[in-house]
Amino acid sequence: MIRSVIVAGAGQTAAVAARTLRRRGFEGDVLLIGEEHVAPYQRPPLSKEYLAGEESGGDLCLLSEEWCGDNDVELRLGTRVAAVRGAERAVELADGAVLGADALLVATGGRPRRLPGVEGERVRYLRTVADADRLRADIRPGAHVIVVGAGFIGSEVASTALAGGARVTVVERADHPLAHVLGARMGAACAALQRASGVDLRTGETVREYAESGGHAAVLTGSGRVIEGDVVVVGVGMVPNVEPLAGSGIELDDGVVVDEYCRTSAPGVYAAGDVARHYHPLFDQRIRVEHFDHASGHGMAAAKNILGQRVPYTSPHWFWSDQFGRNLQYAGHAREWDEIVVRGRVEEFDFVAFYLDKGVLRAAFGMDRGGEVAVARSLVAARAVPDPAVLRDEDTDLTELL
Ligand SMILES: Cc1cc2nc3c(=O)[nH]c(=O)nc-3n(C[C@H](O)[C@H](O)[C@H](O)COP(=O)(O)OP(=O)(O)OC[C@H]3O[C@@H](n4cnc5c(N)ncnc54)[C@H](O)[C@@H]3O)c2cc1C
Repeated sequence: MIRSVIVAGAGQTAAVAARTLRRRGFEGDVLLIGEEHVAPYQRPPLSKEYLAGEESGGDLCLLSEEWCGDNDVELRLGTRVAAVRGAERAVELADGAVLGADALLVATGGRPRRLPGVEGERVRYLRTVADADRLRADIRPGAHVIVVGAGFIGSEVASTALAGGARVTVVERADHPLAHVLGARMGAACAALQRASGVDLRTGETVREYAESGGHAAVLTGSGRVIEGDVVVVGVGMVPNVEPLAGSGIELDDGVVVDEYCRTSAPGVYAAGDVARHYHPLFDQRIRVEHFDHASGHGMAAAKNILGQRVPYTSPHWFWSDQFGRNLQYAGHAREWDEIVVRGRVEEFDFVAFYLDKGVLRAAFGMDRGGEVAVARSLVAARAVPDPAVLRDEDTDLTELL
């Protein structure tokens, strides 16, 4: 019988887990321990509306202190979990205090990967609301913003900076933005979108050296070009926050390894969200994803499993990104495929691309095609083998394939 739950981390996964525990009638103790000084909040607007100054901090809130008070959830902010003691089902705080519970949930998310040698007053990373506040002050008409990394966050920052009147140069090591997720063909479509929107996108370029002088930043690229700007935003990926589990004996592999029930290798210890590498029955592999919808679904699944409901987490995965006036959406998970079938017009940034592997639909990526991506998500979940001609034909209704 579970009478107490401690959650390490107080981000989105933790917030959804706490809500689920209470909504499912759990009456025991719930304690969320978060390193940040802010109650759980949404991060997606940090590179979009919030960065643009269109939303306030209050708009971001996911779990208010008031809700926690009303629902008897203890929120301990500004507190770091130094160690997770798996065998004891306990956490050790930075001040040495040890707190035990019947179940632990590790929901510590991640932090931006640092770029060695790129350090200084003009360098920005983006993960927290404090990071966004700092970066917001740099985005102004006439400023030159250099973005290193054309992943989702780098691309969104580029888009917001451009809309804010800044000049934007993006330096990307790969030949195309987002190629590691979308592949070369769709990555090229994203490159075209960036360039058509006014970004000076330099692909196949690395950062060889970084320097600052007189309040300016200068990047020396691998090909020998010097790019001078006012600020450098580094968006080169995320590192999962697994350090508190070092030495715990809990299995780690670029994240905390969990099964489809969010269970780690230590009984009573669960992990979910950005930090967790979860076994996914649909894709028959362990994957770690860093997306809003997953953080919510996985946090919910962890809470249900803590309460003893055996619910496998089988979401086919879905995420969105808003950039350059377009809504990008992706459903499923594909790192290998043998065919991409396109419906719509790539050159007009109005299409959906279906990733097929041996005929099975594994993923779909679209620009301004949210409805079709939603249908594709259901098809991925059903391991559908759709007729490519039907996928391609704009006159067909994709829901007929369901
Ligand atoms: C700028 C930005 C834009 C994004 N945009 C999108 C988007 O458009 N679409 C989308 O699908 N997803 C987006 N995401 C991803 C999404 O926000 C994340 O997937 C989600 O926040 C993950 O939630 P989480 O709770 O697992 O981790 P986090 O949100 O990282 O929360 C973890 C919390 O744990 C705390 N913590 C870490 N270590 C400790 C410790 N030892 N002790 C105590 N506390 C600790 C951290 O400080 C943090 O507050 C975006 C993310 C960022 C940063």
